[in-house]
Amino acid sequence: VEEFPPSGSNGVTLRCRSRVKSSCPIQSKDYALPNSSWSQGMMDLYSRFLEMCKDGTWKRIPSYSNSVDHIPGKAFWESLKLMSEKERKDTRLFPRNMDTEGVGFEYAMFLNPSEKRMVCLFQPGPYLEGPSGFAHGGSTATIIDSTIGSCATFVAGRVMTANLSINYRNPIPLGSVVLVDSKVDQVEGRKVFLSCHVRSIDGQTLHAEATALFIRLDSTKSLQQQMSCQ
Ligand SMILES: CCCCCCCCCCCCCCCC(=O)SCCNC(=O)CCNC(=O)[C@H](O)C(C)(C)COP(=O)(O)OP(=O)(O)OC[C@H]1O[C@@H](n2cnc3c(N)ncnc32)[C@H](O)[C@@H]1OP(=O)(O)O
Repeated sequence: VEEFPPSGSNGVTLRCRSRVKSSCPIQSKDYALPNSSWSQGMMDLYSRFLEMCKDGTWKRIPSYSNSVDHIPGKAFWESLKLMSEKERKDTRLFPRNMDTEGVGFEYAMFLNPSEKRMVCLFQPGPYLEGPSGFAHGGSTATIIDSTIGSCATFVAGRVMTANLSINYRNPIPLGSVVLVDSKVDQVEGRKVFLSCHVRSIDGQTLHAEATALFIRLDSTKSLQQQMSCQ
């Protein structure tokens, strides 16, 4: 699959495979790029992680409106064939289901392959309110599930959440920026055990901590396996 222009250059990545007789390239907008709703704190943290990508320690993870758009290469086209055009158009990845910037989940993920660690910079918007002025516990669970799920996807390919246990320690103010920091603790056959904590960007406030169990669904090579074959 050729991606051009290089993803992240202008926020839109064309996924097109010349050898596939499919009708036309599918435009996938990369939602994990800065936009005008990002606070200075979000921009500073994003720039800090982009800097750490320069030596390859970290990799910025693009974020599209459909799960299937995240699957690289051949598996992408296989999955696509299973989805009708209507399905593709009608479904949205839950945290990417709002088109107005800044009102819902504003986030960007970075992967540290050697540490099997995925972090997510998260700025909850006003439409995620639970207690007045603070993020709904379900929105925190969503961003934790997505971050941990993407981490598990890296080591085990297609996964499903079997168990997610969260302790909520301090509420997250809407509009603030937090760092969701997740890692793989153990892999036992199809079972992937992970943990995660959510902290304020100055590290002083622990907002939540979680453990999770994800189950690998099939033998598709995980991204980690694909990267190690390169
Ligand atoms: C670089 C990378 C970028 C990637 C960028 C990707 C971005 C693209 C978005 C991705 C991020 C989205 C992340 C959202 C992830 C969801 O939200 S998934 C949706 C929520 N989860 C579900 O709906 C799952 C529903 N449950 C199920 O489907 C099935 O129960 C499961 C989990 C698939 C397991 O069923 P199964 O395959 O039949 O396996 P089963 O034999 O039951 O269990 C296997 C083993 O796990 C154990 N187990 C199963 N469940 C449990 C449990 N709850 N507690 C303890 N043990 C359990 C069993 O005991 C068994 O253990 P052993 O006997 O083998 O020792």
